[in-house]
Amino acid sequence: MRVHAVDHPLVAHKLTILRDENTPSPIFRQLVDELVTLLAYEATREVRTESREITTPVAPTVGQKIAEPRPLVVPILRAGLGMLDGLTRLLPTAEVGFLGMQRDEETLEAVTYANRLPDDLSGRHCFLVDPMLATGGTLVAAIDYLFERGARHVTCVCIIAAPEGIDVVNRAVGDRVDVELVVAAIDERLDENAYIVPGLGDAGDRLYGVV
Ligand SMILES: O=P(O)(O)OC[C@H]1O[C@H](OP(=O)(O)OP(=O)(O)O)[C@H](O)[C@@H]1O
Ligand SMILES: O=c1cc[nH]c(=O)[nH]1
Ligand SMILES: [Mg+2]
Repeated sequence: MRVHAVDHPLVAHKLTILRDENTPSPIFRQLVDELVTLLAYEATREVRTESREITTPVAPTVGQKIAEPRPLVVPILRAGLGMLDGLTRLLPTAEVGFLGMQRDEETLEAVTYANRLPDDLSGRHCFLVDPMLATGGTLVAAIDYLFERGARHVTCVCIIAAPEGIDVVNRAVGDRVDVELVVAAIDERLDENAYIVPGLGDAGDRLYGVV
Protein backbone atom coordinates (compact mmCIF):
# COMPACT_ATOMS: atom_id res chain seq x y z
CA MET A 1 0.00 0.00 0.00
CA ARG A 2 1.24 3.43 -0.85
CA VAL A 3 0.93 5.82 2.11
CA HIS A 4 0.82 9.57 1.71
CA ALA A 5 0.75 11.73 4.86
CA VAL A 6 -0.20 15.22 3.73
CA ASP A 7 2.32 17.74 5.05
CA HIS A 8 0.66 21.15 4.86
CA PRO A 9 0.36 23.97 7.41
CA LEU A 10 -3.43 24.29 6.94
CA VAL A 11 -3.86 20.57 7.53
CA ALA A 12 -1.71 20.75 10.69
CA HIS A 13 -3.64 23.79 11.97
CA LYS A 14 -7.10 22.33 11.40
CA LEU A 15 -6.09 18.94 12.78
CA THR A 16 -4.86 20.53 16.01
CA ILE A 17 -8.26 22.17 16.60
CA LEU A 18 -10.00 18.92 15.65
CA ARG A 19 -8.01 16.95 18.24
CA ASP A 20 -8.78 19.42 21.04
CA GLU A 21 -11.29 17.89 23.46
CA ASN A 22 -12.91 21.33 23.88
CA THR A 23 -13.87 21.59 20.20
CA PRO A 24 -17.67 21.21 19.99
CA SER A 25 -19.53 19.09 17.41
CA PRO A 26 -20.51 21.90 15.00
CA ILE A 27 -16.89 23.06 14.66
CA PHE A 28 -15.66 19.45 14.58
CA ARG A 29 -17.96 18.70 11.63
CA GLN A 30 -16.85 21.81 9.78
CA LEU A 31 -13.17 20.97 10.31
CA VAL A 32 -13.63 17.39 9.08
CA ASP A 33 -15.25 18.80 5.95
CA GLU A 34 -12.43 21.30 5.41
CA LEU A 35 -9.73 18.71 6.05
CA VAL A 36 -11.19 16.25 3.58
CA THR A 37 -11.24 18.97 0.94
CA LEU A 38 -7.51 19.47 1.47
CA LEU A 39 -6.84 15.71 1.47
CA ALA A 40 -9.00 15.25 -1.62
CA TYR A 41 -6.60 17.31 -3.69
CA GLU A 42 -3.92 14.66 -3.05
CA ALA A 43 -6.31 11.68 -3.07
CA THR A 44 -7.64 12.49 -6.54
CA ARG A 45 -4.23 12.85 -8.16
CA GLU A 46 -4.59 9.47 -9.92
CA VAL A 47 -8.16 9.89 -11.15
CA ARG A 48 -8.24 8.76 -14.78
CA THR A 49 -9.03 11.40 -17.37
CA GLU A 50 -9.63 11.29 -21.12
CA SER A 51 -9.09 13.88 -23.83
CA ARG A 52 -12.07 16.00 -24.77
CA GLU A 53 -12.33 18.49 -27.63
CA ILE A 54 -13.98 21.77 -26.71
CA THR A 55 -14.16 25.24 -28.18
CA THR A 56 -13.37 28.25 -26.03
CA PRO A 57 -14.69 31.68 -27.06
CA VAL A 58 -11.31 32.09 -28.78
CA ALA A 59 -10.31 28.74 -30.32
CA PRO A 60 -10.84 25.00 -30.38
CA THR A 61 -8.64 23.07 -27.96
CA VAL A 62 -8.28 19.67 -26.36
CA GLY A 63 -8.72 19.35 -22.60
CA GLN A 64 -9.14 16.53 -20.06
CA LYS A 65 -12.29 15.22 -18.41
CA ILE A 66 -12.73 12.51 -15.80
CA ALA A 67 -13.03 9.20 -17.66
CA GLU A 68 -15.84 6.61 -17.48
CA PRO A 69 -16.61 4.54 -15.50
CA ARG A 70 -17.21 7.21 -12.91
CA PRO A 71 -15.31 7.04 -9.62
CA LEU A 72 -17.15 5.60 -6.62
CA VAL A 73 -16.98 7.21 -3.17
CA VAL A 74 -17.80 4.93 -0.24
CA PRO A 75 -18.14 6.45 3.23
CA ILE A 76 -17.89 3.95 6.10
CA LEU A 77 -20.81 4.86 8.39
CA ARG A 78 -21.11 6.55 10.77
CA ALA A 79 -17.97 8.62 10.98
CA GLY A 80 -17.14 8.41 7.26
CA LEU A 81 -20.37 10.23 6.48
CA GLY A 82 -18.75 13.37 7.84
CA MET A 83 -16.23 13.20 4.99
CA LEU A 84 -18.62 12.49 2.12
CA ASP A 85 -19.63 16.01 1.09
CA GLY A 86 -16.04 17.26 1.12
CA LEU A 87 -15.04 14.64 -1.42
CA THR A 88 -18.10 14.76 -3.69
CA ARG A 89 -17.82 18.56 -3.84
CA LEU A 90 -14.54 18.05 -5.71
CA LEU A 91 -15.73 14.93 -7.56
CA PRO A 92 -19.34 15.86 -8.37
CA THR A 93 -19.73 13.17 -11.04
CA ALA A 94 -18.75 10.38 -8.64
CA GLU A 95 -21.34 7.85 -7.55
CA VAL A 96 -21.73 7.00 -3.88
CA GLY A 97 -21.96 3.58 -2.23
CA PHE A 98 -22.42 2.94 1.48
CA LEU A 99 -20.91 0.61 4.05
CA GLY A 100 -22.21 0.64 7.60
CA MET A 101 -19.61 -0.90 9.88
CA GLN A 102 -19.07 -0.78 13.58
CA ARG A 103 -16.13 -2.02 15.53
CA ASP A 104 -17.16 -4.35 18.35
CA GLU A 105 -15.34 -2.66 21.23
CA GLU A 106 -14.83 -6.02 23.04
CA THR A 107 -13.47 -8.17 20.23
CA LEU A 108 -12.31 -5.25 17.99
CA GLU A 109 -13.89 -7.10 15.03
CA ALA A 110 -15.64 -4.98 12.41
CA VAL A 111 -19.37 -5.81 12.20
CA THR A 112 -21.15 -4.87 8.96
CA TYR A 113 -24.76 -3.66 9.36
CA ALA A 114 -25.25 -2.04 5.93
CA ASN A 115 -23.84 -2.77 2.51
CA ARG A 116 -25.11 -0.85 -0.50
CA LEU A 117 -22.52 -1.07 -3.27
CA PRO A 118 -22.84 -1.50 -7.04
CA ASP A 119 -22.50 -5.20 -8.01
CA ASP A 120 -19.74 -4.63 -10.55
CA LEU A 121 -16.83 -2.41 -9.63
CA SER A 122 -14.41 -3.57 -12.32
CA GLY A 123 -12.48 -0.68 -13.79
CA ARG A 124 -13.79 1.77 -11.15
CA HIS A 125 -11.54 3.89 -9.01
CA CYS A 126 -13.02 3.58 -5.50
CA PHE A 127 -12.51 6.04 -2.65
CA LEU A 128 -13.08 4.67 0.85
CA VAL A 129 -13.55 7.41 3.41
CA ASP A 130 -13.33 7.01 7.18
CA PRO A 131 -11.62 9.44 9.56
CA MET A 132 -9.94 6.80 11.76
CA LEU A 133 -7.68 3.88 10.86
CA ALA A 134 -6.98 2.22 14.22
CA THR A 135 -6.44 -1.58 14.27
CA GLY A 136 -7.18 -1.69 10.53
CA GLY A 137 -9.93 -4.31 10.89
CA THR A 138 -12.65 -2.05 9.48
CA LEU A 139 -10.62 -0.87 6.51
CA VAL A 140 -9.44 -4.39 5.60
CA ALA A 141 -13.06 -5.64 5.61
CA ALA A 142 -14.17 -2.64 3.53
CA ILE A 143 -11.39 -3.17 0.96
CA ASP A 144 -12.44 -6.84 0.75
CA TYR A 145 -16.04 -5.87 -0.13
CA LEU A 146 -14.73 -3.71 -2.98
CA PHE A 147 -12.27 -6.39 -4.12
CA GLU A 148 -15.03 -9.06 -4.20
CA ARG A 149 -16.94 -6.84 -6.64
CA GLY A 150 -13.95 -6.44 -8.93
CA ALA A 151 -12.39 -3.15 -7.79
CA ARG A 152 -8.63 -3.10 -8.21
CA HIS A 153 -7.81 0.53 -7.51
CA VAL A 154 -8.76 1.81 -4.06
CA THR A 155 -7.82 5.10 -2.47
CA CYS A 156 -8.48 5.30 1.27
CA VAL A 157 -8.89 8.79 2.69
CA CYS A 158 -8.48 8.96 6.47
CA ILE A 159 -7.74 11.78 8.86
CA ILE A 160 -5.66 9.90 11.45
CA ALA A 161 -4.00 6.49 11.15
CA ALA A 162 -2.15 4.36 13.71
CA PRO A 163 1.08 2.68 12.56
CA GLU A 164 -0.30 -0.68 13.75
CA GLY A 165 -3.36 -0.32 11.51
CA ILE A 166 -1.29 0.68 8.49
CA ASP A 167 0.78 -2.52 8.97
CA VAL A 168 -2.36 -4.66 9.19
CA VAL A 169 -3.85 -3.19 6.00
CA ASN A 170 -0.50 -3.52 4.23
CA ARG A 171 -0.22 -7.21 5.08
CA ALA A 172 -3.86 -7.93 4.25
CA VAL A 173 -3.96 -6.34 0.82
CA GLY A 174 -0.52 -7.44 -0.37
CA ASP A 175 -0.43 -6.80 -4.08
CA ARG A 176 -4.00 -8.03 -4.77
CA VAL A 177 -5.24 -4.48 -5.17
CA ASP A 178 -3.61 -1.16 -5.91
CA VAL A 179 -4.32 0.53 -2.58
CA GLU A 180 -3.28 3.99 -1.58
CA LEU A 181 -3.80 5.72 1.78
CA VAL A 182 -4.00 9.49 2.02
CA VAL A 183 -3.98 10.68 5.61
CA ALA A 184 -3.57 13.96 7.52
CA ALA A 185 -1.44 12.38 10.29
CA ILE A 186 0.13 9.11 11.35
CA ASP A 187 -0.02 9.08 15.14
CA GLU A 188 2.15 7.32 17.74
CA ARG A 189 0.30 4.13 18.64
CA LEU A 190 -2.87 2.48 19.89
CA ASP A 191 -3.76 2.43 23.59
CA GLU A 192 -5.02 -0.61 25.53
CA ASN A 193 -8.56 0.00 24.19
CA ALA A 194 -7.28 0.25 20.61
CA TYR A 195 -7.87 4.02 20.52
CA ILE A 196 -5.38 6.08 18.58
CA VAL A 197 -2.88 8.06 20.73
CA PRO A 198 -2.97 11.05 20.78
CA GLY A 199 -5.82 10.76 18.23
CA LEU A 200 -9.02 12.69 18.72
CA GLY A 201 -11.20 10.21 20.62
CA ASP A 202 -14.23 8.57 19.00
CA ALA A 203 -14.75 10.32 15.68
CA GLY A 204 -18.38 9.13 15.28
CA ASP A 205 -19.33 10.36 18.75
CA ARG A 206 -17.61 13.70 18.24
CA LEU A 207 -19.40 14.17 14.91
CA TYR A 208 -22.84 12.91 15.83
CA GLY A 209 -23.02 12.37 19.59
CA VAL A 210 -22.77 9.31 21.82
CA VAL A 211 -25.18 6.48 20.97
O1 LIG B 1 -9.38 0.40 12.53
P1 LIG B 1 -10.44 -0.12 13.46
O2 LIG B 1 -9.86 -0.63 14.75
O3 LIG B 1 -11.35 -1.10 12.81
O4 LIG B 1 -11.31 1.13 13.94
C1 LIG B 1 -11.65 2.18 13.10
C2 LIG B 1 -13.15 2.28 12.98
O5 LIG B 1 -13.72 2.71 14.23
C3 LIG B 1 -14.50 3.88 14.02
O6 LIG B 1 -15.84 3.56 13.73
P2 LIG B 1 -16.80 2.98 14.87
O7 LIG B 1 -16.70 1.49 14.92
O8 LIG B 1 -16.58 3.71 16.14
O9 LIG B 1 -18.24 3.32 14.28
P3 LIG B 1 -18.96 4.74 14.14
O10 LIG B 1 -18.39 5.40 12.94
O11 LIG B 1 -20.40 4.40 14.01
O12 LIG B 1 -18.68 5.53 15.40
C4 LIG B 1 -13.84 4.52 12.83
O13 LIG B 1 -14.65 5.50 12.21
C5 LIG B 1 -13.50 3.35 11.96
O14 LIG B 1 -14.57 2.91 11.15
O1 LIG C 1 -9.15 6.32 18.12
C1 LIG C 1 -10.14 5.78 17.59
C2 LIG C 1 -10.19 4.40 17.30
C3 LIG C 1 -11.30 3.88 16.69
N1 LIG C 1 -12.33 4.71 16.40
C4 LIG C 1 -12.30 6.05 16.68
O2 LIG C 1 -13.27 6.77 16.39
N2 LIG C 1 -11.21 6.53 17.28
MG1 LIG D 1 -17.32 5.36 16.73
